[in-house]
Amino acid sequence: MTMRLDYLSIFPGYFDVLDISLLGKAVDNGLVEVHAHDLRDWTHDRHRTVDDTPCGGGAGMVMKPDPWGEAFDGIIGIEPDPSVHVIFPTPSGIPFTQSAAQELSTVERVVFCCGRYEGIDHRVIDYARTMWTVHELSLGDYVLNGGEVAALAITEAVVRLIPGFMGNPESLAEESFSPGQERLLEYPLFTRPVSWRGMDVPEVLMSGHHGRIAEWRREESLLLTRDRRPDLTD
Ligand SMILES: NC(=S)c1ccno1
Repeated sequence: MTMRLDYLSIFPGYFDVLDISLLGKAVDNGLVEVHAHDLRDWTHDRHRTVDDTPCGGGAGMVMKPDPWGEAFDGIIGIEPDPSVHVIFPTPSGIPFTQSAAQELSTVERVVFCCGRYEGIDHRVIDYARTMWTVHELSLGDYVLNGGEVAALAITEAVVRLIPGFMGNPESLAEESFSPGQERLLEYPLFTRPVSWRGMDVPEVLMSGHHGRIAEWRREESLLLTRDRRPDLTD
């Protein structure tokens, strides 16, 4: 399966980075197909206007619905198709999690809608919900200048889970939040040299005793999770 990824933004250049490193390799080996689009290509005035003042007053500008609707028509189509997943990165979205990334890694088409200014006219999201499967997702309780950086983060979290993407899929099994990890944070990692600036790799990790190593790692994960993310242990 090839996953098609579309990005709608007034700064499509943000997505040039997807040609680099592992994501670039995924494109080269046909796992993903990436298309970045300039929302202004669906405007018709000299200034290629995409925003206007908010109805009801308030600071800032709101993205007009018209360019989004015409871009949807051109990029996705005018027929409803729930197999198309449309993602709006937004601070007011539901928290994006590893399980959401896992679910999205199995779909064939994802369209990212990257808002700017104060946000997108809500009718755009309401319209999209009548046509496709919509996800309003938040990376965390903070505000970015737009959805592009969040779209890149979500892309990386999703694409790396596509079968065939990672050279060694086993490396996915023990990461933080991996399925079967009981929502535990990953244990501390070490490699050579065994001694570095007066600090040594924990002896148990050099013992070759797999049972003890597994026990140490689980205990470290439990301690780390309890200390940093008690919410995960509820
Ligand atoms: N926190 C997220 S996802 C966001 C998107 C735009 N601004 O913040």
